[in-house]
Amino acid sequence: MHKPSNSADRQGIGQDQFLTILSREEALARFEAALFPRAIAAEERQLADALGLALAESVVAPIDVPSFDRANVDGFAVRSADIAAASEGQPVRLTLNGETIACGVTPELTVLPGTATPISTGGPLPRGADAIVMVENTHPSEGDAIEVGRSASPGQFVSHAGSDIAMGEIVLRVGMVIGSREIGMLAACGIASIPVARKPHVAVLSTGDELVQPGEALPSAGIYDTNGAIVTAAVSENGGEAEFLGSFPDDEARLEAAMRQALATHDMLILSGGTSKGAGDVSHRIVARLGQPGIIAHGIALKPGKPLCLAVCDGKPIVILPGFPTSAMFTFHDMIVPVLRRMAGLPPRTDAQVTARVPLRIASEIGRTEFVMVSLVKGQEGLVAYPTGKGSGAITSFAQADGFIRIEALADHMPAGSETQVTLFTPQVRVPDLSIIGSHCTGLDRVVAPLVRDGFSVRVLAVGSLGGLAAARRGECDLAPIHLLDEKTGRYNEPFLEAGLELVPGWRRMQGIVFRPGDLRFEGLDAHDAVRAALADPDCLMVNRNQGAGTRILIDTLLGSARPDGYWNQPRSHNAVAAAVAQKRADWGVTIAPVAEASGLGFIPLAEEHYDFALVTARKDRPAVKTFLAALQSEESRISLEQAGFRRA
Ligand SMILES: Nc1nc2c(c(=O)[nH]1)N[C@H]1C(S)=C(S)[C@@H](COP(=O)(O)OP(=O)(O)OC[C@H]3O[C@@H](n4cnc5c(N)ncnc54)[C@H](O)[C@@H]3O)O[C@H]1N2
Ligand code: MOO
Repeated sequence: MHKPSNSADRQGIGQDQFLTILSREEALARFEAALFPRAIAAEERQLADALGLALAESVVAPIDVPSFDRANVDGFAVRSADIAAASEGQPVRLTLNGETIACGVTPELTVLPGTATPISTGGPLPRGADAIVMVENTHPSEGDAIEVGRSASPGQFVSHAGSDIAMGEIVLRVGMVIGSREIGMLAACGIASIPVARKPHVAVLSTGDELVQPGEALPSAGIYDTNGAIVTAAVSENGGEAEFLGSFPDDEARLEAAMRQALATHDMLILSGGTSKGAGDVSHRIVARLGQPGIIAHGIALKPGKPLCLAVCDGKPIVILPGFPTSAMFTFHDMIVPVLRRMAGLPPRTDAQVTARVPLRIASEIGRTEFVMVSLVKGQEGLVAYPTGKGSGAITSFAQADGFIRIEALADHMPAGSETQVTLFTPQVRVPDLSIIGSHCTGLDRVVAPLVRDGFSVRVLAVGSLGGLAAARRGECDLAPIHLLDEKTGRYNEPFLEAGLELVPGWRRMQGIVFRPGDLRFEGLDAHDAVRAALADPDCLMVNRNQGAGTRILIDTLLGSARPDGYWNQPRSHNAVAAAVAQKRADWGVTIAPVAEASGLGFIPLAEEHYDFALVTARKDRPAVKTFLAALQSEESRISLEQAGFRRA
């Protein structure tokens, strides 16, 4: 959200961005062409300080490892030809030479035919010997000799010089990331320090008048700066050294000063916000002045991420990510990470892919390649990819997703049931032990907590009661939490069950009228009088609920044929109703008691809502399901639910 700087801007006049919308591929190609090839800045690091960095040059082995022929067992160095005919029945007698070769001891005597030299594991093979016999296959014999009861092939129990690493061989290739195993190879070669790519120094700035840093109090209309923290961490995850410079209001002079200073001391600048059509969006105008060639792409046929701005100023990349957190993170992941890793000398990231089916039709905008964040659950015939569905403005769309699917620019939707590739955010699929898909309730978190503590992975997808029932019908979840009121019978949930599903009672949530404490139109009245008082006052504004919500049926019953002001404001959640009343965008509405209490609102009880579970019968014997059902019945859950304002059924 950006302040218009004058009235002409307020009309959107003078917007000069998005003149040419490039395809994602074209934008990335132009950005990379303007940045690469470039020499990777390298520095010499001691092994211990090189962990996680990329090798700037390939390393050639300066020595053979081992550097001598080495015994692999405790025993005797022999000439294999001497004992070719040896057996337990007809042992061969060998005289012992007058030295014992321990680790680190250089042999002095030659093993002549008919002799053997005692040697320890790790000792250098003496001249003349070509094999080792284990001490277990020998017997001491009179007069400093042994009897060998078994033959040996040449080279038996010997590691020859250079057999591990040969001198001149490339031990590690340029671009490899130094981990403990690589450090082991280098140490074996006696290498103490290596040339590594210097981490690119990346400055991260957030822009927007509304931004507040975590830890500070949130003013009304304020937003916590999400992008600053997540981009800073993601830069570090991808080989950069990030410095977060804070959030800046949309003040062109201040922002320009900060950007110029950051550019002088960093290799890359990443901003977020203020890159779309907002008239007060200033950062791209500043970028255009910071160096050559300047803006490479502003406006990309990509969703999320259309307003992404890519620039190169005198060799340094400057990126303005969209303000919406999921747009910011997705474009960072998709378009900036490849460039950052290349600057850090790292190889391209390899993202794992799996095949999954989409359970519902996913609409898409023609003309933009659309990436849809998805969560994976296990269905009857393999993986099912559920769109996380909260849109680009939500952090959870990206942060709680397992990966994403791609819908091509020319398609306006992906049909339900399509098989598609899911690019994962993690190296492997994390299929949950327990899948709960349906309506979400904070009470659910309390019942699930002990399962998670016991090591079960639990996935809860909030898709509403009807979405949950559909998922249960398709066998995509174990349980669907629902709170559906059947208008005809006045009964909750049970009338909605189909074959293959059974009802597990959950808990009750008291619904009631909420108002701001001290509002005398409601204070001290019962529900019907309160509604009468609200309807009598033309200035009294209500907040409704969406069609299909059980609470909506309750509200319609209360209102009868009345349609007071605010009736068409129909948010989809209990929390949104409470927020509207608490923030004076409405004066009354209907929500559940725990939510009213958390928002500090007055509450007039009306009726209990039943929050139960549709259990997929075919899945009821799974260990995680059994554990959940036991947890639901436990005393721990009863107490925890009560503390949160719910009454177990
Ligand atoms: N008329 C049009 N409006 C919009 C368009 C468009 O093409 N025409 N594009 C939309 C798209 S797509 C996106 S994505 C957003 C991004 O816009 P901006 O990059 O200019 O971002 P802002 O307007 O500054 O902020 C959008 C939104 O994100 C919040 N935000 C910003 N920075 C942060 C941050 N660091 N942490 C958390 N949240 C942040 C900000 O408060 C806004 O709510 O524009 C659409 N509009
Ligand atoms: O591109 Mo915006 O990022 O669609 O949400």
